[in-house]
Amino acid sequence: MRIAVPNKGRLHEPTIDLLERAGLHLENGADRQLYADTVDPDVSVLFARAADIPEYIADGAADMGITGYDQVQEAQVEDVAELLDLEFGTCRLVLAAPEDGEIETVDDLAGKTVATEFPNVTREFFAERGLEPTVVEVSGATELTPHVEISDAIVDITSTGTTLKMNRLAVVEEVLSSSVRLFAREDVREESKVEEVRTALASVKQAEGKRYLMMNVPEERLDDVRDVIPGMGGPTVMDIANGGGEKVAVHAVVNEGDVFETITDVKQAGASDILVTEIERLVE
Ligand SMILES: Nc1ncnc2c1ncn2[C@@H]1O[C@H](COP(=O)(O)OP(=O)(O)OP(=O)(O)O)[C@@H](O)[C@H]1O
Ligand SMILES: O=P(O)(O)OC[C@H]1O[C@H](OP(=O)(O)OP(=O)(O)O)[C@H](O)[C@@H]1O
Ligand SMILES: [Mg+2]
Repeated sequence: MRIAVPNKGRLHEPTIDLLERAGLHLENGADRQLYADTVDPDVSVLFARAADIPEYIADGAADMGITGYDQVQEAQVEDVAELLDLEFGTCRLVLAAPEDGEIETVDDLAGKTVATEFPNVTREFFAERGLEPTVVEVSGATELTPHVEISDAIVDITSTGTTLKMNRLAVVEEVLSSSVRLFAREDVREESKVEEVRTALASVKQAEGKRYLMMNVPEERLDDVRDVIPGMGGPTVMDIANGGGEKVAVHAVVNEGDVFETITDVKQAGASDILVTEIERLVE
């Protein structure tokens, strides 16, 4: 089973980091190499441009891939299924035009020119409105094109909005919203290795923003402590070896944002020896 992952750019690091945290440690993958092995002999990695990954999955050069949803839409590949939203690389593809120009609505682009790195998505977007502006494909610095009379508007990625603002462009309408996701070819999506990879990545996402709390509680205060612990399916209660029977250990998974309050509450309810740890993975 081969997973295609971005070889450079903003998606590279977070993708590798996610694979590592999921337990798919990379091996023999020196910088700029095309392939890497992982600790799992049945899983290897192919490094590719984010934009090429959908095609590689469809063609069989890889079986799974991690890339932006926008890239999969643009590639117009069939038989590529989305398995999991990895929730980074979050951005929007928007139609934008000069702030003080005459383009204010989508309809204003009838008979005009739109520059973009996403010609297929752009044509589809306008076709749905019954419009067919001229679409000029560029390979970067799209935001400049309205100012050099190459285009009347652009369809481009925005996240913070800084680049649009710097180029005095305003959003006319959102075309699609994107994030990085795990994809697989339809004919392999049911395979156990694919499901294993999906589960491993999902477990990392599950653990994000969660903390593991451990504490000792006098048995007679257990109900009071239980009452103040928020979270997943209630705490786990264990006898403490040689604890004399009067204290039990309580473990619970708690949202990071609730940790501070929970510690105060469980202490008040009689808990002691409270430990807070990070969680690497959480398989539900
Ligand atoms: N500003 C951004 N904020 C969040 N996500 C982004 C942003 N720009 C791009 N992305 C996401 O990253 C994907 C890859 O972007 P792109 O192909 O531009 O690569 P890059 O990381 O910028 O590297 P390069 O352009 O040098 O190849 C996009 O398809 C999109 O899903
Ligand atoms: O809303 P913002 O936070 O300003 O982000 C938007 C910019 O980010 C991307 O460019 P990138 O930095 O990847 O440069 P590139 O054009 O070389 O790919 C995208 O093409 C926009 O230009
Ligand atoms: Mg880029």
